[in-house]
Amino acid sequence: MGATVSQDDNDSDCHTHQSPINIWTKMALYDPFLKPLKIQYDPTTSRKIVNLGHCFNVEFDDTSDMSVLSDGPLNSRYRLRQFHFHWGSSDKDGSEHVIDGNVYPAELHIVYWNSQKYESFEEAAKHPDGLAVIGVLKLTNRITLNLVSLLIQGKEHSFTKYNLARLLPNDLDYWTYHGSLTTEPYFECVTWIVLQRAIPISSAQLTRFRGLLCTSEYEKPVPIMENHRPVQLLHDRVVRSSRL
Ligand SMILES: NS(=O)(=O)c1cccc(F)c1
Ligand SMILES: [Zn+2]
Repeated sequence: MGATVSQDDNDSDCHTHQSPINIWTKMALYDPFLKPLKIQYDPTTSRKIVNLGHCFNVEFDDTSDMSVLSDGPLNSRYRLRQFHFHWGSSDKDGSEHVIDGNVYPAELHIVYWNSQKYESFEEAAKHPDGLAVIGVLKLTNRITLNLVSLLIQGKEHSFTKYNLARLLPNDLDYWTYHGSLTTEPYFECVTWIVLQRAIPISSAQLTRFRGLLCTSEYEKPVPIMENHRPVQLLHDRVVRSSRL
């Protein structure tokens, strides 16, 4: 006897905190108790830039709390792990978060994990307060100049002494909500912190992104034309804003 799926079963669907989302800024709730983000960064923690096939990561040494994110909407100290980008097949799309229906050409994700409560990134990703990801739209030339050496999947390249501050705007006001990873396995473990200041990105830089290949050197070259997930339903969530 097959189980009948009732409306309740749908309501109890456990995937109701998915990301990305469309942020309707007029619906965001100003929360005066939200603190400013505290971003501490040591440029000696950057290690390498690697083509993962669906995107490229700049990876950091996360064996100690040298580059950390705290305060903001967070109740713990989160350790910097990696940052990566999402982009589209044209300059008309590419970002994952959408602001009042507006899509941006690319989105940077700076990924941190809760090193105060958990022993590792992998462990933290199994918990709702495990990760914090800063979403921001900006790019500096040094990254794109390095992409030529990452052409094929699996390629990696030393990338040291990178100053993360170059990726961030001065204005760190943000929207925050609870969501998920935007790629497999979509764990609902992310406190999203989407910066309200979007920084322009050049078409030439985006073209270099699309020049990355998701194939290995012995396969027919296939470029990573796009890697952004569609927006997901908000369900019962409220987006809070750090600014009135
Ligand atoms: N795109 S994202 O949600 O920032 C993400 C996906 C997978 C792993 C990870 F550490 C971060
Ligand atoms: Zn991402």
